[in-house]
Amino acid sequence: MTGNGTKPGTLKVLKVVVLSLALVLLILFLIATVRTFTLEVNAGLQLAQWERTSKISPDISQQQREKQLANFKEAIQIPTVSFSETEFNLTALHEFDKLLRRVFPNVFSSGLVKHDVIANYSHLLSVRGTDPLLVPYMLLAHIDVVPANEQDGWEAPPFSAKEIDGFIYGRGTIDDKQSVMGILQALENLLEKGYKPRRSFYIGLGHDEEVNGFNGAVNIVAELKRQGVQLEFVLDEGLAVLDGVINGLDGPAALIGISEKGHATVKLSVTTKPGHSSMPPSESSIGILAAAVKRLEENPMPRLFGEGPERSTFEHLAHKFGLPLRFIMSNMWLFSSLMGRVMERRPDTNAFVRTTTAVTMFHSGVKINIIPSQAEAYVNLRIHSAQTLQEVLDLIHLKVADDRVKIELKGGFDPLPISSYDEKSFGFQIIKKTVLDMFPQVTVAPGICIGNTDSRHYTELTSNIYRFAPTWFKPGDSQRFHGVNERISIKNYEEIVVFYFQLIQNCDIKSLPLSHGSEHEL
Ligand SMILES: CC/C=C\C/C=C\C/C=C\C/C=C\C/C=C\C/C=C\CCC(=O)O
Ligand SMILES: N[C@@H](Cc1ccccc1)C(=O)O
Ligand SMILES: [Zn+2]
Ligand SMILES: [Zn+2]
Repeated sequence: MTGNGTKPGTLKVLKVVVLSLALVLLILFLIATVRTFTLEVNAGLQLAQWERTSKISPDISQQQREKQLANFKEAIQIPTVSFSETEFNLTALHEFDKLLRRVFPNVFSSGLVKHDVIANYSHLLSVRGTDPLLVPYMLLAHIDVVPANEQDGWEAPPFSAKEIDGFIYGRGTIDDKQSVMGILQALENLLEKGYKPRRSFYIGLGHDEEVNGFNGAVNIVAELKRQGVQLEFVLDEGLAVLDGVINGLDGPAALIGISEKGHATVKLSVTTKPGHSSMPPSESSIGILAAAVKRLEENPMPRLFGEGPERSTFEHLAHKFGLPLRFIMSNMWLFSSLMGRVMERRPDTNAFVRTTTAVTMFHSGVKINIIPSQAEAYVNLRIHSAQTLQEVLDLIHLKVADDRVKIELKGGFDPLPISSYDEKSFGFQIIKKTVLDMFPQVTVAPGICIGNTDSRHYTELTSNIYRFAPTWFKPGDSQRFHGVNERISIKNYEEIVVFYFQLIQNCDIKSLPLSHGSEHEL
């Protein structure tokens, strides 16, 4: 056969291949289009069918509003910093305890509320309902905050709670004192108005969440287990109302965390012989370790977008996008890998695409003329729902691929189980209803929490763990988390109090509306 021209037979085959390819594409396109316009994933419960248990109005006087804000500011001004698993600001934690008792007198004196101090600085409140047959629920928040340094560029000192343009600035304003104070203020206001819950509930306030919760949350759970408590659901911090944060989405989205990423902290170290820097070996411990770290950064963990609950997020939000995005998001089966490629370009959206790899500490060297014998680095990974801790460790070994680099797992856990979010899911639907009653313009969807929370210690008490507070996030706000200029608007803080106030009352329904097939009393 000569090279000049294709044989007629080959041409025929080629034509058939091209034609059938086009046909397959057309069919795929048609299926995708039909799916786009038939998919009704966001159908919610009809709000009108709910038993109305929120009888007490959340309205308060101007004077009470001022008192409420003053309480919140005081909470921000106490630097309850967790520095490490062994280093806390104990003076501040003690102050905080005194603040709570002083500003929430009804909570701490009510005959309906039992108060236990756990591990010296954490709190467990048990609120007794009138109907012992209803399974109790639990609200969580944490008292501690991460350190903050004014020199990093804060517009107001991080523990000042200074008010600028309607915002309160300070460490803890969105992580997580808005919920600590919001929950207790809501209960305080309810008790003041004579509220008696039908369904019992618990409030758990940990003091060491930012350093794992091994003292607070772990011991609160141990105490509840000792009492034989099982919970209908748990609501902790995590996701938020995203407003203008998701590109192309029409209107704000309230993402309720139904799971959270797993975690691994890995120590890499290299040991070589020390010696005089005038006779260096060709590779130093620093060089070997730096190369290993670079290999980890250059070879990110696999793209898994669409293989975890983030898929549901977009399927729930799809109808709120314009075309062509609506088409793409309704057809994740076809487009998830394309979406993963787009989302991985920004750090905040990349977090939803894969297990992330962050090199957070690197230490080596003691003197300019000594060959360093030791180099060590810490890598902090957040594990995508479709992967396990073990799989991630295996991949780290493959990527480092150097026996001279010692790899040690310092701590970690698998991604958390996925909580239910269907129409029969009591906790999810209560949270959703409470959000929609307050913010009808919001679309509610399940989401994945990319940080870790105290709620992960609660898996033996319930399989329904949700991570959400109605904190409003606008573009750029995600950098305020553990960053500079953490802040919340005064209006938003007031909304958070109302959210818990209404949520507590909404939980008093015996069961979800019957038309949705949930006949059982929960
Ligand atoms: C699927 C959504 C697509 C795009 C979203 C883009 C950006 C997300 C922005 C904000 C996410 C919300 C919260 C901040 C992240 C982590 C906080 C979670 C737990 C906190 C635990 C802690 O440190 O105490
Ligand atoms: N909640 C913090 C601290 C933490 C890290 C890892 C595990 C547990 C807690 C975070 O997600 O960053
Ligand atoms: Zn937090
Ligand atoms: Zn935090």
